Amino acid sequence: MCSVSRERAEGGRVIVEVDDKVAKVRNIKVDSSWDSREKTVSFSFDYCYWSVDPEDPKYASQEMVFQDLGTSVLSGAFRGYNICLFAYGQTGSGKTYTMMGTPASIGLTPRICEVVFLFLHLHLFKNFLEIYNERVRDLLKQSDRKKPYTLRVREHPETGPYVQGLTQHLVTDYKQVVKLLEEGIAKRITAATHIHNASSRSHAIFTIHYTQAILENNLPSEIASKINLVDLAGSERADPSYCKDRITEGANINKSLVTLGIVISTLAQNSQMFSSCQSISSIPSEGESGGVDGPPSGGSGGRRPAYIPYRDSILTWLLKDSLGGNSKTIMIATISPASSSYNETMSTLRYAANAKNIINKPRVNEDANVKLIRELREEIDRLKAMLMSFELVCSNISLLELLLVM
Ligand SMILES: Nc1ncnc2c1ncn2[C@@H]1O[C@H](COP(=O)(O)OP(=O)(O)OP(=O)(O)O)[C@@H](O)[C@H]1O
Repeated sequence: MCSVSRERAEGGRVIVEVDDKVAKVRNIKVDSSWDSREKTVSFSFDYCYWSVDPEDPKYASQEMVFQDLGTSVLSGAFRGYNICLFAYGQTGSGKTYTMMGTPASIGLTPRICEVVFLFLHLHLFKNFLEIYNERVRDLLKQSDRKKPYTLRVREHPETGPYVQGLTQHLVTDYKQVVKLLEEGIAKRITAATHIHNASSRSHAIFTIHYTQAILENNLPSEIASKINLVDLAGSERADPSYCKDRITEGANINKSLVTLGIVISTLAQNSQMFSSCQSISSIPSEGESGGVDGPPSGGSGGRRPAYIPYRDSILTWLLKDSLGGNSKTIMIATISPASSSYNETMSTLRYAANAKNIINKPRVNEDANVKLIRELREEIDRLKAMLMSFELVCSNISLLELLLVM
């Protein structure tokens, strides 16, 4: 939750309250109504943070957020899972502050990188990209000034969507990571909006590819994981006060965010349907819904899982695995506590509440050969056990025959 100084300056009121894991939003428009039942709406989450006023004893510091979320990203990655952490919310509500931080108050991304380096010295690749107006740019490469957004998204049959030609940077210490991060952040598209004068107008995805050498059953092996750290553009609609370009930009930013909303609610709907059926075997993704392209069919009636339109936007296409596949995913919803942001706050919290219902299927990305050897060893153990019980039965039969002969 962002600082409230701007709203105070505008004479706004604080309408959000955080009570442990519950965020309560008061609709002051119905305050004077005779019916008080719908004044406050509560949303419960795994964690809720109050960081409006640093003087407040409840103030959640960057360190606190890292201890909860950053460490769970790291423990998942160390165990070989793909992890995605993304920040969603209206402009100026604290997405970049949470994900990147400031020099005085370091955010999640540099903190996560720092710990990764405490445990690891080699095999760390990073890339940093920006999606702006539904086009992709490499934030770590000096691109053609006239045509910087030329990268294309492709899909590998096994590893999924990727950006063709995106530079991968091998980094060997934390200082290099910070340098790359700063370089990328400086290149990101920003503009002054009516709310925030250094507003990020693009979606930024910072990826760490991480490989660990391990010894499993006395066999040298590798587990690989990918950490996607995503700072989305502000979720608000295009405002007539923006210039023409800004309206186009707003529409494109929203195309990704609207699609993200559809993807999240469809995944949540499918997950609920599958969990109620107790048979989560295959949630359809692109091309897996029986070849039917079209609007979500919903969970009602035919009980067929709905089609998930990942490819309708670059953002959802790239985050396909993170959103509904092989990834542990954390969504951070940032909101403003001010009354002037009531509609955006409610929309963000509803979005997050929906995302909470998604059930992903993460799996450890282990070395295929080691996996095969492990499975063969298990098979040998199973056959040995079968043979032993068979031999036991045979020896009992021969003993019985011997007794009968005697
Ligand atoms: N919890 C916080 N504590 C102190 N300052 C904060 C906090 N959250 C946000 N801010 C400050 O508020 C301003 C806006 O925050 P930030 O840039 O993170 O917003 P944003 O959600 O990324 O906006 P946009 O979508 O427009 O890029 C920044 O100056 C940031 O440092």
